[in-house]
Amino acid sequence: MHTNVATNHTKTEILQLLLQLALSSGGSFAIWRKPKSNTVEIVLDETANPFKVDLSIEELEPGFIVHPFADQVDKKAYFIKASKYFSFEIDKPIATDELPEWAKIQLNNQEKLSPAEIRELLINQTLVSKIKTSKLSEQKDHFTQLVKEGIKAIQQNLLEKVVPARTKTISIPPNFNLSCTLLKLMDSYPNAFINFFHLPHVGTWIGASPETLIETKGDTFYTMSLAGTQIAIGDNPLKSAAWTQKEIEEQALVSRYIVSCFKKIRLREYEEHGPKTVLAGNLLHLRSDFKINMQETGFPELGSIMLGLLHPTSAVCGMPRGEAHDFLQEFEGFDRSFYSGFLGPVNIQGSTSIYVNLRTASLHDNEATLYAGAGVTEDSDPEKEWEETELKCQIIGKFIQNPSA
Ligand SMILES: C=C(O[C@H]1C=CC=C(C(=O)O)[C@@H]1O)C(=O)O
Repeated sequence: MHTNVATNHTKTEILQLLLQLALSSGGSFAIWRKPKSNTVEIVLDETANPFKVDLSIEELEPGFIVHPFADQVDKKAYFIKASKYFSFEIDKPIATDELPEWAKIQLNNQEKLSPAEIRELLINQTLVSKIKTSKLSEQKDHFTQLVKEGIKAIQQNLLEKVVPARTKTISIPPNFNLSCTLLKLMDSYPNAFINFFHLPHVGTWIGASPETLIETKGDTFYTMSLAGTQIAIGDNPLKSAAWTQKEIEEQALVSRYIVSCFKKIRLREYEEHGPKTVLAGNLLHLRSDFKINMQETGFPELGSIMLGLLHPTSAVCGMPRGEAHDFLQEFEGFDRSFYSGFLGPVNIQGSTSIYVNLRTASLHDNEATLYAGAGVTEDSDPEKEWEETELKCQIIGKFIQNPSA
């Protein structure tokens, strides 16, 4: 007798199945989990060539946007259309019946790949997207010199703040298991935006961002200013953290920048809360929150407007923005690619949540390139800024090298 028993799948099995489907589809896809959420979401667009869109986000169909740090000549961003969308709760087993039809069909027709085979598939897909970082951007001497140049420019009143960055390349170990790494990141960093995206021939990135660039839901617009870094120590790091003048000023500059954007568009009514100490992995930052009612203030398209004005914020570039950008172009010596750009779901389930692409790594061939920067003010110590970037690199790096870290 044939009984129709629903098979339950664990979150690891589901994620493995989705990764196998998406990686073998030849298309673009993104998988993410928003901060403080238990929902894992995926969008998949099987079109072979990555697609680009204008930044008028209110007009976009549901999907996932990805923009590099640098302004684009065409003023466009990559966009993964939600041709296929699925979400599941991380803390509940999923029955085969609950899978969307497209996943069920594949599940029945395809042989299930092992984690090692999925790793192989990933590596084959990323062979071509090797990011051109220079050897210089990996070197401590180069970075500390960059910080010194930044301090000099600040002392000469050319800049108020600048955020130089560096890279660190590690090998992807033979036992690397992408679904385990993603689940471990979700478990370890509940306050972060955990993300993975693959754009064929463009890039494959994994990250755990602590910084929202813009969020819109219903009539509410939200953004934050995040800066200042120290290691979280002790039983109650949020309560016991003390901040120096340097860090307070560094974060205040980011807040002032946001307020100056509001002023530019004559938006006068906003709520500002903070700064308060927040946890991001094992690091602490200072954060202020800004909220606006888009309907009451008469700015229904505030999402797009602020996206245009805010990026790149002084948390990733510096102040004044143009001068800091030119300084980085001249002295940083490498292409930041998607690091410190922005990414996130657009118009999905009635909301848009776009994050700054921080605590992130690009996967290519057998290697991962980690990216991190540090806010430099007049009182910066180059050695300490280097150590800060080491800590920031570890946030993702440790789970690529050893998922059970
Ligand atoms: C530029 C980065 O972090 C920014 C966000 C929070 C704190 C920062 C800082 O303390 O320097 C940076 O402004 C990065 O993680 O690469």
